[in-house]
Amino acid sequence: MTTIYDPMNLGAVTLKNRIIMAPMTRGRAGSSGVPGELMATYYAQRASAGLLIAEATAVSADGRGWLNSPGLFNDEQQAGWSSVAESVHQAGGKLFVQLWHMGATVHPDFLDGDKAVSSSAIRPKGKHATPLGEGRELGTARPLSIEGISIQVQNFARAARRAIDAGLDGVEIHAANGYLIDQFTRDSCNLRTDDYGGNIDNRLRFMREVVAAVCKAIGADKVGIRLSPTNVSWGVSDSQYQETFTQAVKQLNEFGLAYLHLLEHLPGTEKAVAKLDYLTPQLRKYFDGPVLVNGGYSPESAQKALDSDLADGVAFGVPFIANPDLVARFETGSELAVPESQYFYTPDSAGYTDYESQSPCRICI
Ligand SMILES: Cc1cc2nc3c(=O)[nH]c(=O)nc-3n(C[C@H](O)[C@H](O)[C@H](O)COP(=O)(O)O)c2cc1C
Repeated sequence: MTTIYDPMNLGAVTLKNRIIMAPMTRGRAGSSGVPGELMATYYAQRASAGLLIAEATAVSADGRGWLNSPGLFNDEQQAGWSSVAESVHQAGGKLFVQLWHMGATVHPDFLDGDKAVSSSAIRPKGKHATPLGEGRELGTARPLSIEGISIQVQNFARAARRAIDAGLDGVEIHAANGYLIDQFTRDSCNLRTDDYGGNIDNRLRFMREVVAAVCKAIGADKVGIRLSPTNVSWGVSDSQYQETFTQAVKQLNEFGLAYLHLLEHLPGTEKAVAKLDYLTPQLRKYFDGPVLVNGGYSPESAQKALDSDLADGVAFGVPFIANPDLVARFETGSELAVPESQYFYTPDSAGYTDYESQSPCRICI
């Protein structure tokens, strides 16, 4: 029987266990988006995970709309990521970085007052902290031109190249949670009438082009992708979500990706999606490669996911924040520390690198 503590292969990388750290934006990269020593320490502290998927990282300046979030579109940012990769590798870990463009959820304050870009002229539900203040209402985006789409596709590919040049093990394409790729995928926000909108195949075109360009840049065996078929972040939804995401997964098979990462809360654990069908079992069935699942898992439910062949590995988000030694705590059945959410996005070490490790991890030495 395979356990969550057993090694696994994800494309080009071999993981020492199947406990993966989910990508989590923490806002410690300063106004320039350059990862520094603090981030290197944070990720190295958690290197006993089979794989660390570092937080959403902007592929271009116009895709970065989260205060102090990292980027990977200039040399300084690449150098910063290089020191993070070095620290993680020295600590025996493996590191992917999640690549995003926030699309319509970038507040104009980040763009000198310009409109954000998206699939269409949409206005996401929600507010953002910006350099000009807290809780600023988002504006209406402008649709990308055909040329603009192709520039964004290349931005993903270039950022992926930078990640590998910086010494990371791979990248995860962020196609989830209502950001730019998802703004093309779902029909509540893609109102286009050209080849990038309308039917499901057209709405998936942007995702396919990004995946193809990133795979060409660094090799499909270093590329994962994250989807959140039933997540309603920023008010996105899809009237055909079962079919849309089934098609998405089938189309992704063409690329031979390292993994598919599904963020979908276990039934009953998340109110917002309670009325939607739980798609993970079906999507797992259609995807030819390794599947990672995430959303409210415990070590027990994670083991059950492997036993029932729902997944090959399980990602944990919040539990990793206050438990840098999460793998060891799971293994020994130790109590988990509870994170303080007021520090999720604050700029310094408090609630970030100051959580204690109780014991060394037996299986990761
Ligand atoms: C502080 C915080 C930041 C997050 N940032 C990201 C992110 O950058 N990219 C992403 O895809 N999901 C992000 N998420 C979602 C997590 O990756 C994960 O899906 C979620 O926490 C559910 O998993 P869990 O129940 O194990 O915590 C974030 C969640 C939290 C709590």
